[in-house]
Amino acid sequence: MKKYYPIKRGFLKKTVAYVKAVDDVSLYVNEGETFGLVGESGCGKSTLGKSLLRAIEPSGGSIRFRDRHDELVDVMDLDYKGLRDIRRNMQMVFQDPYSSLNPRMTVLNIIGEPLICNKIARGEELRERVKYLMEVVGLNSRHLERYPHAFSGGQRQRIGIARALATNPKFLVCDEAVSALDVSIQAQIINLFQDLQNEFNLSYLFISHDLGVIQHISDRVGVMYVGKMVEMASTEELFANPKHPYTEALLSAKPIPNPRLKKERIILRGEVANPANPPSGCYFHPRCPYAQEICKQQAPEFKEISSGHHVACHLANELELKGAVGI
Ligand SMILES: Nc1ncnc2c1ncn2[C@@H]1O[C@H](COP(=O)(O)OP(=O)(O)OP(=O)(O)O)[C@@H](O)[C@H]1O
Repeated sequence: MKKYYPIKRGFLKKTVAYVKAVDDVSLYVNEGETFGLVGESGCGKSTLGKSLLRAIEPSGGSIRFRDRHDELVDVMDLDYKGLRDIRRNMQMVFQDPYSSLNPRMTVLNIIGEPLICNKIARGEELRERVKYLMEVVGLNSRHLERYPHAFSGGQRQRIGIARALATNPKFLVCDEAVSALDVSIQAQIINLFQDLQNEFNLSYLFISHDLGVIQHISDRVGVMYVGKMVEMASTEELFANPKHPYTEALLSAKPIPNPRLKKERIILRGEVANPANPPSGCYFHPRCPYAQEICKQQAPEFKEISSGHHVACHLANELELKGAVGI
């Protein structure tokens, strides 16, 4: 997958450069699995999530999706109608439960909208389906004529989840879906995601900058840096045995529940690289505490170093990195 945003300048809006927001990233999500995508702000997580659903048009790559008839669909090949059909299978849950719900629509219309648009239900059938969805996500179905402002942040996120579930999808992209919520509410919504996954055999691409959330919910994790995937492994392996210095630095910044366990935080030098003008070689080298000459000159390959564990670092086999403390 690639997504390059053009940078346009001048009166004629000429393209002068590209922001390589997602640059040659590959991943798969198994049925019933949660793939956690983590990385600092601006590294391309949202762009990747939206590109997978073709909510924004990728610049290149391929997307293969096994639909409910067990057929492998090439999503990049679909026309407008094909895309509308496949979107019933693939939905998105957004970050902000305040701005993503139309304040002038009732819950019935918000949750029912995908059913109306896809001509799946209307009238009494629609009402019944919305009531069912409200109960599935833990809302009182008698409140279906209420407006979003009558609900708390956590309840609004439940409305957003019910809307995403309306067309009975197989795959959800959850983009910072719990980040705007208080910690206690976050835990409830994460539990809801897990219950729904078990009940409906859902697959998630779960995007978050919060490693605690990612560790809790994911089966496998991908770490992105400046539009590239730099490490990918099972959750257990990634947290216990990171192989990329960037992952190590992220893990060192993760709060630990036990205050008696001491840990050293790795403070990275400088800022995240600019994806419109990235450094030479490994994009992480100007901030990497272990960087060598080769890192400045050559981009590392994204290689499998043990079963299911991929990393893009020249020094992956040499460094003894620290995993998360207290896991
Ligand atoms: N529409 C756009 N036009 C130009 N550049 C964009 C556009 N959307 C995003 N970008 C740039 O693409 C890069 C990746 O952004 P993206 O939002 O995907 O990152 P992210 O990891 O999801 O960050 P965040 O968590 O802050 O949303 C950033 O440098 C961003 O400025």
